[in-house]
Amino acid sequence: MHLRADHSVARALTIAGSDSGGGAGIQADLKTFTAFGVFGASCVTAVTAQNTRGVQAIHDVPTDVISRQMQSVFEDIRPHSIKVGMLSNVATIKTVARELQRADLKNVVVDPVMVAKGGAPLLTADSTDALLAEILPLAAVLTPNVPEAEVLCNFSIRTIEDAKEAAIQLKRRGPRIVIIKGGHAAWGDSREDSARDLVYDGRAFTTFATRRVPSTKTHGTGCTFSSAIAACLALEMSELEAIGTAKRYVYDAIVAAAQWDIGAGHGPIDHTASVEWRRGFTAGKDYDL
Ligand SMILES: Nc1ncnc2c1ncn2[C@@H]1O[C@H](COP(=O)(O)OP(=O)(O)OP(=O)(O)O)[C@@H](O)[C@H]1O
Ligand SMILES: Cc1ncc(CO)c(N)n1
Repeated sequence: MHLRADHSVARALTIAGSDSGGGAGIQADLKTFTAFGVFGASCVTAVTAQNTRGVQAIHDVPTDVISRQMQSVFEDIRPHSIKVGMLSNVATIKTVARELQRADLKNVVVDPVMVAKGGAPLLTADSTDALLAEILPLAAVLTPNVPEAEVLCNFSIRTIEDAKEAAIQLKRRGPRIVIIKGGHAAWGDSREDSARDLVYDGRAFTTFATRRVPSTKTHGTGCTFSSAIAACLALEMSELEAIGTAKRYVYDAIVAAAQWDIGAGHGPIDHTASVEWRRGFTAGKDYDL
């Protein structure tokens, strides 16, 4: 366990869907919190029957049960940071937004989850406006991948300039920091074999970049990245330090997963892997480890 400056135990909450396969969603988030020595609490928004091959079923948790989970955690555990993942539909978005507003927490990391790696939808198509209006204003850090940023901004992103424009538009919706993740994209003006994330804080752009690991074992990278940022915020890191540390943790977990074989499809990353996460990546440098 890791302590904060006031000697309290760092505590984080994940509000997300359950992945029965264990690689993404709530399961990835709690494993990540534990890897950082942060105590993890959870609010399950949906139960998915899922494995490395795809999503076989989804059951949305009733909104009154979502509210109650959040209230129970806020009343007693009092998290220092929150990660928000799969929100399923408009009713869930409104419920989570209402409870977040009441809790009034500063360190909310929002991963606007829309589609699983195999292509299964995890959010209804009519939810975009509710996400923009109700959730983005509450975010400290927003972490869309390129396809998610395209849906939120309603234009296509092909170059780093497009991504900058998307970040500017999303920043106007309220988050303190917007990260457009490059896991899916080969930015027009950068190396095709890099995984380059664009970060915008309203004043300047920077990037965090590593080599792109040639691996199919990347199920849960997005969930892990956002929950690692939340863990680092609970540990009182600055936002940029938290992002660089999370990037390093995900990178190490992807590399380590080459050693194992779990499932026949997009395998999970290895959450136990990183020994170096306390020395995070620095903005503006390219890492080729
Ligand atoms: N093959 C890879 N090699 C190195 N880094 C990667 C790779 N794939 C993704 N990343 C990094 O992992 C982090 C998560 O990004 P990614 O784009 O995979 O999220 P995502 O698409 O939301 O994931 P998910 O499909 O799990 O929802 C980012 O920092 C990204 O750059
Ligand atoms: C429950 C859940 N949340 C998020 C993702 C995105 O990877 C997933 N596959 N499953």
